[in-house]
Amino acid sequence: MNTTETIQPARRIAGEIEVPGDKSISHRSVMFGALARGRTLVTGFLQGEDNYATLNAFRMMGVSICECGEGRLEIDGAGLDGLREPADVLDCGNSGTTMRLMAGLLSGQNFFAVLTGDQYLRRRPMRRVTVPLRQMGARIQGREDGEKAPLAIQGGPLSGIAWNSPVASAQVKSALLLAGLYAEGPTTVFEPHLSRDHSERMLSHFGARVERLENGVRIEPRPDLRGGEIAVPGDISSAAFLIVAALIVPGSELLIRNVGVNPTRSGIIDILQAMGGDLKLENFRERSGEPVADLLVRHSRLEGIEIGGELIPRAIDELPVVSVAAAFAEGETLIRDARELRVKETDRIAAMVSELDRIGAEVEALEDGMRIVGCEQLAGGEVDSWGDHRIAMSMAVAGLRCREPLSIGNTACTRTSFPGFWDLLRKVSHD
Ligand SMILES: O=C(O)C1=C[C@@H](OP(=O)(O)O)[C@@H](O)[C@H](O)C1
Ligand SMILES: C=C(OP(=O)(O)O)C(=O)O
Repeated sequence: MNTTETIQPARRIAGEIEVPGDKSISHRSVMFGALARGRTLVTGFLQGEDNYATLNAFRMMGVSICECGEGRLEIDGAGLDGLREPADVLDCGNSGTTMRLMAGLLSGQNFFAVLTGDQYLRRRPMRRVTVPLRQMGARIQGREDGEKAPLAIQGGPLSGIAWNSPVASAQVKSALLLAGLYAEGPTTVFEPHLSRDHSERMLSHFGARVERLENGVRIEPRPDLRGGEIAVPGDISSAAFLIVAALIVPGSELLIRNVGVNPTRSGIIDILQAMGGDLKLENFRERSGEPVADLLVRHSRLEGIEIGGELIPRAIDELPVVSVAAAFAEGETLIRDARELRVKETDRIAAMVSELDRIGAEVEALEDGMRIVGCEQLAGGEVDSWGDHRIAMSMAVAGLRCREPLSIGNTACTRTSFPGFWDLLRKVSHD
């Protein structure tokens, strides 16, 4: 369905809100809950399409998962060897996380399964997981020698490896950790910078032996995983849109309660503070092994900065909305080392440069990032999401500080990660 949303210029962003549950942690709660023994109770589960793709895949493999209330799951863990062969293809929809993590998990099962996805996911690179998984002994077939889905996986015996991932990717790391649960001997993954560590935290929380190394992580096979309680915090990647909205609209003050602030995810806070953003963390606490805080944001005059290196994997999904903050900052912002943006749901460098340019921003695509020169106000008019949820929501934020209303085409995609986004944005926007 092709939907369009129109954003009116806002005079002020204000209120006290929560955002939906963290997408990455929600995926992992189902996966690790299904593989553990005993019952796992999940609260704050993200009711987004990506997470339902994961949930449905586990139901198709025989796991009993009760959705008993808003964001509340009761998972009866099947144990490491309790999954059953799915009778049909597993559809990962738009979710790269589902496909790559499942590829690792399925490699170690004693059955056959096929993973597919929507038109966007079937274009995304998979050799980053299929190559190391094959080295562990997995039998995986896919288009372009395992680069593109559908992927057909005949599970079987695996051997642990030490893998040097050329990209800092939590999906690659987690796929190998999942395969490593079934391997003979330990599995070690090294990465150029630390990517999000939710898998390590939740696996440890459930009793796995996960050892942190310099630039890497090692897992021992066949742990006795015990289910437990997982309270999923609000998704900082979703909060990012509201944070930038409050920073760029004069007179704004917004409190966002219960946001996950895991240091491997909180690059957006560091970036916006370095740009001069008035962003405070309050009521800091820990829930189910993950740090959580309330975020208080006030409108600020932002300044352009240079962003690259280890900050990039810590803010990878937030870079589109960082480019919006930069479009209203004083001076130039340079985003480098972010080539990964080109292989997300869309080429997010090309998409943001094209759509910001359409509303009058001074923005240039670099091979591995963007150069943006800020201004006081953009024009408004019409833009498109390119079918990518992060582009749709980033452009919505830009629309708040346009002279004229901004129509964004093709917005149904926001349901993948942020159901209720448009209503929440309108609730906090005052004209
Ligand atoms: O592991 C995860 O939950 C995710 C990892 C990141 O992808 P990469 O591992 O490809 O960097 C991120 O972009 C994605 O939204 C979620
Ligand atoms: C890239 C994303 O997710 P995935 O890789 O799971 O599709 C995202 O949510 O921005």
